[in-house]
Amino acid sequence: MNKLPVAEQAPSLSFDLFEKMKDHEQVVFCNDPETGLKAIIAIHDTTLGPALGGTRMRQYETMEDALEDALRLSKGMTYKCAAADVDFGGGKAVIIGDPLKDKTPELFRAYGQFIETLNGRFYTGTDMGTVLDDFVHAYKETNCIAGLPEEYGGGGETSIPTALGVLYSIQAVAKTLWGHEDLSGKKFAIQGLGKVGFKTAEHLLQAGADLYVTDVDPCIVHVLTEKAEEMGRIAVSVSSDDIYGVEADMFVPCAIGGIINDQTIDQLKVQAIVGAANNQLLHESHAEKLKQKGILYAPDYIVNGGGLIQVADELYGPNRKRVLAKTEAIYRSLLEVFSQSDALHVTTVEAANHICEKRMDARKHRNSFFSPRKRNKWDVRL
Ligand SMILES: NC(=O)C1=CN([C@@H]2O[C@H](COP(=O)(O)OP(=O)(O)OC[C@H]3O[C@@H](n4cnc5c(N)ncnc54)[C@H](O)[C@@H]3O)[C@@H](O)[C@H]2O)C=CC1
Ligand SMILES: O=C(O)CCC(=O)C(=O)O
Repeated sequence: MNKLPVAEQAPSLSFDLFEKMKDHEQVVFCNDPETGLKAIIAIHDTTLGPALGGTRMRQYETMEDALEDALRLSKGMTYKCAAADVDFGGGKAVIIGDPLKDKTPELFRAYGQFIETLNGRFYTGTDMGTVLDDFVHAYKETNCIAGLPEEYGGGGETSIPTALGVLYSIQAVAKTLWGHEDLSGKKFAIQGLGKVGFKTAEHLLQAGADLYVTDVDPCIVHVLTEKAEEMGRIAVSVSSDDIYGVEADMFVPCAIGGIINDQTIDQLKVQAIVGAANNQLLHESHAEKLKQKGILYAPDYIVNGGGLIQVADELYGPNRKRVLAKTEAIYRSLLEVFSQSDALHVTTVEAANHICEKRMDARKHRNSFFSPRKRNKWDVRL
């Protein structure tokens, strides 16, 4: 075979792309210079159904960081879908840009067009840095949007069930640690007061808890501390660096991933970690380190499944009551993970992964049955 002259060979990257995505089915790079859209869609595994996962908008320092985020987040979605028992696989996307400055309707329409080219392999909605209205623009170009505002026939804000799922998870952890779910007088350290973190903080204040809070946006911290005061509770504002070392009962990460690592574990003084942020552990091995330190870790993809439950359910037609009932199952799922982790002497992450992998394996065989016509499982009337 003729070899290409060196000058005509594909330029090399500073990392091996195929090695990086070796667990993934597909990665799509979307580029539209006219609108400035630069996005990466990562599809991890479609064993259970088409990929589903929100779209994050963030100003990444490097392309490699953006790719890494999309790959890690989409893998998490595969497990989250299996844990929540929905007929979707794992996917996720990132848009590279500043959510405060770079958003335009045209950018989201261009993004919708790229999603449409995937012909139903990828469904998406909000994540960090994006809001429901962004996807109203994308919806003009593709039907594969899950997580529309109620006035567009969608289920509305996903952070509502997500924050409720975090509360149920905190109650499950309280029951495991203390034998009861009463949170009054307990202290929680919350990182990130965005769509999910703020609502979680409100639930905890209503339950009689006191808070340490941090966010890169000082205005939102001020709103929360005022709210706590009105409710006769205490919310202490701390710096981004100090949140890890406060003396609280539980740490509730609701912002970025990778925040549980060697440096932060050394600082933690909490009994448990239960939060909405995706990919909280820098590496899965940090689950073992937490176990050794006696900190109960509630696996993130179980705790934060409420949003997924809502968007997956939305395709049957929106129904908040049904979504909230399904979200309650997160409490029982977590207790099952804790009990398996105890019984098998493994970390809570290993126990959760094992439950999900067994479920995917069982479903894989069912999906291979002959069917005269393939249809998506939520298209119940087709
Ligand atoms: N929105 C949802 O329904 C779901 C969200 N998640 C995850 O939960 C986390 C939060 O999501 P949302 O609330 O939707 O995002 P958001 O964008 O509404 O809020 C994130 C908040 O974190 C703050 N933040 C960013 N970096 C920070 C840092 N280093 N320290 C402190 N605060 C920081 C931001 O200023 C913002 O207020 C993300 O990891 C997301 O992937 C997971 C499942 C569903
Ligand atoms: O919001 C969505 O579109 C699905 C849920 C999701 O992305 C997540 O749970 O991280």
